[in-house]
Amino acid sequence: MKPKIFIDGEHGTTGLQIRALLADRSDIDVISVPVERRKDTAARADALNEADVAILCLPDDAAKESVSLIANDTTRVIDASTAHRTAAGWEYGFAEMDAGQSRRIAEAKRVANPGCWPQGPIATLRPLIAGGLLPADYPVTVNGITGYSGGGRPMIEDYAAKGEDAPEFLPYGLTLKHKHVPELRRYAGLSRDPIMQPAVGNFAQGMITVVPLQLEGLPKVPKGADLHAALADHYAGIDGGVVEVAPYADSERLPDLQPEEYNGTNRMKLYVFANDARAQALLVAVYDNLGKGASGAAVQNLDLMLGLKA
Ligand SMILES: NC(=O)C1=CN([C@@H]2O[C@H](COP(=O)(O)OP(=O)(O)OC[C@H]3O[C@@H](n4cnc5c(N)ncnc54)[C@H](OP(=O)(O)O)[C@@H]3O)[C@@H](O)[C@H]2O)C=CC1
Ligand SMILES: CC(=O)N[C@@H](CCC(=O)OP(=O)(O)O)C(=O)O
Repeated sequence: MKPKIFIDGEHGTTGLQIRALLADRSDIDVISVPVERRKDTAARADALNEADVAILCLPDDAAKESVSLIANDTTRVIDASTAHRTAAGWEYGFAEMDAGQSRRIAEAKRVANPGCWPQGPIATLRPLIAGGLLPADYPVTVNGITGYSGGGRPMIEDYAAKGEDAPEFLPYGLTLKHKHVPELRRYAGLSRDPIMQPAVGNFAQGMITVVPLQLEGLPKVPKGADLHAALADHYAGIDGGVVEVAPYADSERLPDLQPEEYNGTNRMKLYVFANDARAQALLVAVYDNLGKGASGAAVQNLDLMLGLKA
């Protein structure tokens, strides 16, 4: 029997993308609730309990409700919302974050799919902190830009309505309460809250995260090449080819360094830039906010959990 998959919230931005990614798969059965019944609790409960894996693409409260509607021991869950990312009993669905994480996801009953913003900074910071090149109490700031699809249907409609009049670059999260701070802190291995300073651009999809580092004053100041070698070593030991570390290069720009570079893929590319004389460095990640940042990661986690294509 093929595993049954139910995407709760299948008509929203993330749900539609996951449906599209699964459309040609003959190794699974996707079960569905008609669009007009998408908020019908009884219909969702039936599908949730019939599914081998339920993928929740819902606002946080609705995702919590979905979990509470599961009345059996067999339905496994991948939650794309923020609701369970630091909750007890949930595995964090970033398979490359350390060598054992893909196995932990494969064995989990409950997987919290990461937020789009934290994945790039976790990908760069975690190996450096774990390897002792940066202290856990380093005062991290994350800058970056994402396409407006990151804001879901309301933001997509708003940008579509404004067209050329929409702002090209709009910083947000200005009250420093971004919802991704707890997961970023936990899974990067930080002992204090990072500053998240995101921006949204007038393009649909794709993102870049940048973590600037002032290294002066650290007990042992790492050179750019040390930071790069630590990342290259970490990802050389991780299966899958999803996260790639670009060669260390002393260049002002790279031709492929644009937010949309990996759209439609599950890939992420990491860069280290540095000025050793100033003891300064930049950790950069490029990926698709709807790919590795959302739907691509969810499908990767689904495959790991079902032992398919893993
Ligand atoms: N967009 C992105 O880049 C990412 C989003 N996420 C997360 O994924 C989740 C979904 O986001 P996104 O796809 O962008 O959101 P959307 O607003 O595009 O889609 C959400 C879907 O859920 C439906 N819905 C809302 N409330 C309920 C409910 N109570 N019961 C059943 N269905 C409901 C909505 O219907 P209706 O439109 O009619 O209200 C819509 O179809 C969120 O938690 C978000 O934080 C995660 C990673 C990235
Ligand atoms: C542009 C925009 O508003 N982006 C969203 C993040 C979307 C995302 O991927 O995060 P979740 O999975 O946690 O929803 C934000 O910054 O809150």
